[in-house]
Amino acid sequence: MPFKEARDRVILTHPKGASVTILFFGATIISWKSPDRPVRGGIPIVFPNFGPAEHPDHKDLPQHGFSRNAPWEFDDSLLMDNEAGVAARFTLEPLDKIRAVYKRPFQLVYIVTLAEHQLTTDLHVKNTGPDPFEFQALLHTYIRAPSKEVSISPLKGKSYIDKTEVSAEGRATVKEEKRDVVDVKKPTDSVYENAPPSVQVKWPGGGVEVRSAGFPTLTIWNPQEQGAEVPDMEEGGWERFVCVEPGYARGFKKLDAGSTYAAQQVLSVL
Ligand SMILES: O=P(O)(O)OC[C@H]1O[C@H](O)[C@H](O)[C@@H](O)[C@@H]1O
Repeated sequence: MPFKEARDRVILTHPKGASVTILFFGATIISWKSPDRPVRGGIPIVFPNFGPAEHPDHKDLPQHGFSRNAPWEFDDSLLMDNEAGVAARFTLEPLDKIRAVYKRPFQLVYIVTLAEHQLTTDLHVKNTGPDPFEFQALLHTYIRAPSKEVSISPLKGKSYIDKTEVSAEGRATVKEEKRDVVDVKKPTDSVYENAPPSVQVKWPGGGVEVRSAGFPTLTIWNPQEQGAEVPDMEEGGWERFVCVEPGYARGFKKLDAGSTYAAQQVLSVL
């Protein structure tokens, strides 16, 4: 079926993987995806490696792994559908394309729960194989906000690594956050450890609380003018977002055979 119709929209799918979502309201196109390119925005899911591959299991994988570029399964039913929330479940298992580059048997489950002013995303990683394996995982949350005016807190006193440092030694050096309020006025790519369970992201006229559980790190990213070097970023795109990314992004999480790792992000409007 090249199209899927919902109450308010239709999604056209090209046999090679591209898709477009068109609302009936104004026949407005709200999403267009060409094949195999991750979406620059929203909440891409990063698994099993964050950044370039460092673990031998990940040596054939691209930056941020394969989960953001893979087609996930949706079983056409809702887990929850009432005033409290509407929840849908998506799964990803090793497809042939994944198995060709990654040997570990796994199942990812992603549950998206929409409440009136809150969006909850639960990520479960199950080791379905006979041996333990190690991975990283992260929710790469883009928040639409004026990046020169955003402030994020509380991160004071937290250790972090600064990936904007030019030397490998600089990037490996653990720094301590001295600021009451963190901003991204200059190019920022910081991975905080022992992330607080909640941070507030504020800008004039708006704000979002990012709560997380089970994710020990929090990455804050905005490249500012260096965004011009990011091939799929629109001109000036860096002025309109900040990424606040709960994850397991330093070291690796070891998962025993048959075990499941569960972590959650909750976004609330302030
Ligand atoms: O360009 P992407 O692969 O989507 O990565 C975008 C960014 O993701 C994370 O925030 C990393 O910390 C950054 O180093 C990286 O540049």
